[in-house]
Amino acid sequence: MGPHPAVAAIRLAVRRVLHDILTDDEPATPRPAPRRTGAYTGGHRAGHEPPSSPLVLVACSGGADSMALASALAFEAPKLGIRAGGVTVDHGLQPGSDARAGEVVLRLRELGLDPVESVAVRVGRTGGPEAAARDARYAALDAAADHHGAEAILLGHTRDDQAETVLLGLARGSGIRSLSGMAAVSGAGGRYRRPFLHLDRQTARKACMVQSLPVWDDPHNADPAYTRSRLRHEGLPALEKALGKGVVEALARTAQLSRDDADALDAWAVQAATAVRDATGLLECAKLYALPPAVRRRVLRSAAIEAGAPAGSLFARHIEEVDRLITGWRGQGAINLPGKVVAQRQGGRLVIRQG
Ligand SMILES: Nc1ncnc2c1ncn2[C@@H]1O[C@H](COP(=O)(O)OP(=O)(O)OP(=O)(O)O)[C@@H](O)[C@H]1O
Repeated sequence: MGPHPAVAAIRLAVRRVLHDILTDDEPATPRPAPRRTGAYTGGHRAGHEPPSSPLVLVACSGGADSMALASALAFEAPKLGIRAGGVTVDHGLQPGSDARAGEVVLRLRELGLDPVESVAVRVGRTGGPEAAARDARYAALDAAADHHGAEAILLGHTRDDQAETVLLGLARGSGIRSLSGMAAVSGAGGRYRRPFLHLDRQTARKACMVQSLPVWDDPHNADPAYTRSRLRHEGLPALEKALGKGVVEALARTAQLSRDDADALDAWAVQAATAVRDATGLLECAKLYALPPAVRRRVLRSAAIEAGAPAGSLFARHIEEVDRLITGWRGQGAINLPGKVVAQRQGGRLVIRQG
């Protein structure tokens, strides 16, 4: 008898991604032999694979999604000659979080992963609490991947997470880049992979259940103080009640369509950014005016970032103001942007530079 359908589904999802990783031309990071220093905490399979075989890490919180992911990685990786390891990040935000991280390490080792590491991080205060924890987590995962020379890091985001991301973007009035949610491949050199982006959360949970994998339910996920938690427990169920089942799937489809559109517009904007410059490299207002607004806004945004405006602080309202120098010109003064960048119209040219 074959595995339970939920287990078969998670394994297939991981197998596909591992196959992609193996057939990628460029490795995300060089492949040194595994080191046994510092935070490295090797398990019982040490030395099982030749040191030069590629290593793939799973980022595991101990929750159902990433535990299911870890189990599928442990099952599929050896068949492809890949070493499978794991990292759990201790955000230090709850009492006893270090003990929980220790437990996750044990569970990952029991699955046969090696190396397995727990990394404690200090969560900063920039942005909201969720954003600060995320920044600290990704920095720690990047460092762990560099330390171990890992080819890729697998994340357990599901189709439900994707639907939530799209809804959050819609509610903020974001553009299609934001509505395109999370990419299946992201990060420097494409090191982050999300094999479960097309699977629902229930499948991951079921796979853990039938494999008797203990999972940890993060109390933050049920805490109504967090926007995402309210969306998960109140917003999406209400939408499904009003619009019928299939909302999550439809939102995930919106994400994919938006991603394709956003990619096409970005590519158009890259070409346009060259075409609208004069011989000295300044932006020509008449040529900018002739561009479709979606392309023009992208050109202006890239020009502001090139001039030194931090991408994370550059919002739609900033770009709209700069855009009005082109489409609603009535002699306005200079526009101040984040990062001390100034946008100013000088004759028929738009000058964006650090002031
Ligand atoms: N503390 C952590 N340590 C390592 N990886 C993490 C941690 N928290 C989240 N991740 C990674 O990010 C993914 C998304 O996490 P998030 O908390 O947003 O979603 P989730 O649906 O609650 O996932 P999970 O059920 O795995 O906790 C996880 O599946 C995991 O791969």
